[in-house]
Amino acid sequence: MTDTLAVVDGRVLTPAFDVVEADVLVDADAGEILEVAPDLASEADETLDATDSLVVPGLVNAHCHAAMTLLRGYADDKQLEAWLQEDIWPAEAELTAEDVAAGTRLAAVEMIRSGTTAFADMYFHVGEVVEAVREAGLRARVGHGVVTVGKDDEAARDDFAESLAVAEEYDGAADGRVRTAVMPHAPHTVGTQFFEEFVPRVREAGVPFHFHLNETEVYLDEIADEAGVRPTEYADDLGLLSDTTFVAHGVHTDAAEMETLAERGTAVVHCPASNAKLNSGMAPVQELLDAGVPVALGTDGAASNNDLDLFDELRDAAMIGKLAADDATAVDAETAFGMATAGGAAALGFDAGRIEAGAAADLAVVDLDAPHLTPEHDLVSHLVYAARGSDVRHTVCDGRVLMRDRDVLAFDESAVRERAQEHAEALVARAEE
Ligand SMILES: N[C@@H](CCSC[C@H]1O[C@@H](n2cnc3c(=O)[nH]cnc32)[C@H](O)[C@@H]1O)C(=O)O
Ligand SMILES: [Zn+2]
Repeated sequence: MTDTLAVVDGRVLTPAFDVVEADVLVDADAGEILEVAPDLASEADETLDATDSLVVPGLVNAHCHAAMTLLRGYADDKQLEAWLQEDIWPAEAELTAEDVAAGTRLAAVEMIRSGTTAFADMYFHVGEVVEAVREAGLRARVGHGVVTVGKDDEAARDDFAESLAVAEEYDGAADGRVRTAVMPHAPHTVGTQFFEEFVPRVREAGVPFHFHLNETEVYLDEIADEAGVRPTEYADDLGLLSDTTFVAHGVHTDAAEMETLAERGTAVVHCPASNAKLNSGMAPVQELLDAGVPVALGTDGAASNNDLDLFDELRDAAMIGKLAADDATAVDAETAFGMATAGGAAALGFDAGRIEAGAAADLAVVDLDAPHLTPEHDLVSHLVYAARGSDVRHTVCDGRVLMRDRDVLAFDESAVRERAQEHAEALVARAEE
């Protein structure tokens, strides 16, 4: 007999954004939704109560550096280039595998608490990231970030080679919940010769790419000066763009670049809080969508956000989307919520982000019994404009309950926080020596 779970007595958000009274029956072994219909409790081995709650697809954080939770609040109120060069990269130079293990676990707890079930991670010590994802029960597309600027040729080559080796080693780990990508940091932080050498090898291996694109204007100028073209064209010429590629930011993207991204099917992961905090700019999200570019949502690392709560990001995306378009009808609530669910799942290549039979059983159950969610005119509006991550009461990923009544099951939460605090203090002390 298969092991089944039913989320019962609540309401369910359908892929068409209707809210229906139904239970969700899940095959916990296959990690798949079996049925969405009333009165399924009697068919399940285990139930999860969703009274006064809305069952939604688990949110997808499509761009993150999870272990950067250790650097949350370490360096704020600076422009990206100075922030990276003066604060973040010196601290990361001291980062150990144990630090990444501690920081990623803290990120996992934070994501589970706020209803995120899948994320993309670009960082170091990927083996530790994979182990944390496995233990947490989350789903992730992970990779080793490549930077070649400031390195000699051999070190640069080693970094790119490591990204490919890591992607091949860990793909399919954690019962298939872990997938991988090769993650060059950005077009201007990796030398052209290394792209030319490695892109064909990565394509040959069938591994996706993920990188930062058009985050700030300084980045654009560096590529324009060297290559004489816009970064999207430069990336396309190198063979980096395809429908398995997803890029972060896309803040400074012009109409021709949008056309290229749409043609290639490359998804842009919008990170509105990070873009605002680092004063990178406002991504033209509605224009990207209108041009046919797939758009997902991400937090970026906790050092530029400073939390991993995608409910914050939903609201920021809807609001900044209106300011960027100078149009209050731009990036409406359904559009924003779609980016954080189906959009994110598509960008990461997961068959998730929607509640329907056959889809991955990745769910968040939002407690509606709260003053800031009263009255009920439109629950999608509430999800985007009024709800917070702390309104999530249960989180389910791959058919397994990761949080039940706000209790994270995989980890001893206070131990995770204590360990993160210790590692963060020691890391910063080493960096400032
Ligand atoms: N192997 C590389 C590591 C790159 S990991 C990915 C990098 O992205 C950095 N990062 C975090 N947030 C942002 C952002 O908003 N824009 C650009 N880079 C970021 C992060 O600090 C990390 O150094 C090396 O040797 O440096
Ligand atoms: Zn980033």
